[in-house]
Amino acid sequence: MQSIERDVVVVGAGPSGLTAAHRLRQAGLRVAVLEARDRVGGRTWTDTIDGAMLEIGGQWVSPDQTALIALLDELGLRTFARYREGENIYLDAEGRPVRYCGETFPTSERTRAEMDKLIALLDELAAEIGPHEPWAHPRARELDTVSFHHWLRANSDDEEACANIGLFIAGGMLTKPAHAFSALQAILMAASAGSFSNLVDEDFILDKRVVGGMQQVSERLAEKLGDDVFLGNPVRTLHWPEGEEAGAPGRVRAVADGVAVDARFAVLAVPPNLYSRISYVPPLPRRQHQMHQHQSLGLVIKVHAVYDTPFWREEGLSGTCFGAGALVQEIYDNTNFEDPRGTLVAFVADEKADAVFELSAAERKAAILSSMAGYLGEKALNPVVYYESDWGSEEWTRGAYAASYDLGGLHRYGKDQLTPVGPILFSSSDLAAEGYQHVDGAVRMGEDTARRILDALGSPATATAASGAPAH
Ligand SMILES: Cc1cc2nc3c(=O)[nH]c(=O)nc-3n(C[C@H](O)[C@H](O)[C@H](O)COP(=O)(O)OP(=O)(O)OC[C@H]3O[C@@H](n4cnc5c(N)ncnc54)[C@H](O)[C@@H]3O)c2cc1C
Ligand SMILES: [Mg+2]
Repeated sequence: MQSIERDVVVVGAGPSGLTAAHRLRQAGLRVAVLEARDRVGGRTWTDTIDGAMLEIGGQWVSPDQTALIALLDELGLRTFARYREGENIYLDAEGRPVRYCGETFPTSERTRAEMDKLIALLDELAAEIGPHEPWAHPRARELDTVSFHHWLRANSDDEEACANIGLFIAGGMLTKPAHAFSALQAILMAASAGSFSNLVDEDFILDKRVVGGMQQVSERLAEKLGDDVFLGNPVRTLHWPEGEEAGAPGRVRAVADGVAVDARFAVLAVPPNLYSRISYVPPLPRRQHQMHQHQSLGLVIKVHAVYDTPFWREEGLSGTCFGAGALVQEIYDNTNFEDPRGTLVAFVADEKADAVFELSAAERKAAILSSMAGYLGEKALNPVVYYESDWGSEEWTRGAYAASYDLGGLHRYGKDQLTPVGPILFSSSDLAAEGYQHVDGAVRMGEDTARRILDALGSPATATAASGAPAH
């Protein structure tokens, strides 16, 4: 076992950990990043499968994600717009495909009015509560103790409207059934994207992609860090000095499979559901023991189907499809930059994912392609490349896209989720305000965490950079 000494040890080489490490290194500190997998990038993962380059994990960039956009620029990465010409498809209450243009689903006028009412209500709450401290709002407890499912139905008696609005946050974002998380958690999701209206506008939230793939953000950061990134090194044990002031430098020792790092700070840049995979010596305090049992990952299958041509475009379709009641609830054109082939990406979330995972691989593929054909016709049945992500089976993630609190957890624990434990700090997209659950939030958290450490060390490099969250 190799033993080394650094100023900061970062656990996890996803976008959050690598951003933190990079900023700390730029400020002159010595860092080591310990990564469990044999690759960097975490929940961003660009791979070539049967000759097709696919984004197995996070990929889209929206215009408000300014921390990610600035980092892309700094790393010399370019973006391109998602294809969105032509008409979208909506599956109506009877499951029939209906073509439409713009943002407005082709529902009955009554359903439309009920959807508009719910969107306005959610926009108002998101603006008033904001993404930073939803737990501190006077209505936090009230909104955190009712499920999003029941909150919607308390505010509208139109089932189609409730199902459509529910889809955007439940299957579409938190990837848990709407009865499993609170209205406050849904409001945080909306506020983190600027508003609920932004979140339901696919041309905003799913605006651009990175040419060559999102994983390059992590790969380029890791290149700069060179030998200080240790792959294949899950951290098993973290020793920390009990009784030290929270957020102040101390003595930590992170023990991975092939290397042990002694440092003054440890940054846990892993999703919150994985904190408990590490043994802490001494154990973490009561509050963290409790809190970490209430943060769990959602589940979604991201399906790629590649065709010889983007056949839907020739039929005047954008490839964008929605159907709250269908097995596949969303489809988008996911054709790569300057690729003559056409790629669709389709999503199967939460309980529907559970159901298809009970089938054989062949039955699952047939069920998913048949659901896609329900929107786009028979041509969807025969892709030349077909791939289903399986993040739930990945030991170092265990779901997709991200972690959220169970019912009542956000107002109960949220205020302590970023409080350091001695010299241990927490950094994850799943703890972010702006960019919550997104790569942008991972980058913001990484930058905030680096700033807190530099502040605590009284580094002169922070005098100009210090504008964000103060160290606790
Ligand atoms: C299918 C899918 C689609 C998504 N789509 C989008 C999208 O379109 N746009 C968007 O912005 N976001 C998207 N996301 C979310 C985005 O990928 C994440 O928010 C982001 O990757 C989180 O970064 P992170 O660094 O906080 O955590 P992660 O990316 O999860 O990185 C954590 C790292 O820690 C490592 N690790 C875990 N435990 C240990 C340990 N004990 N020791 C050492 N290392 C450990 C893991 O291997 C991993 O590399 C998507 C995610 C998924 C799964
Ligand atoms: Mg990370």
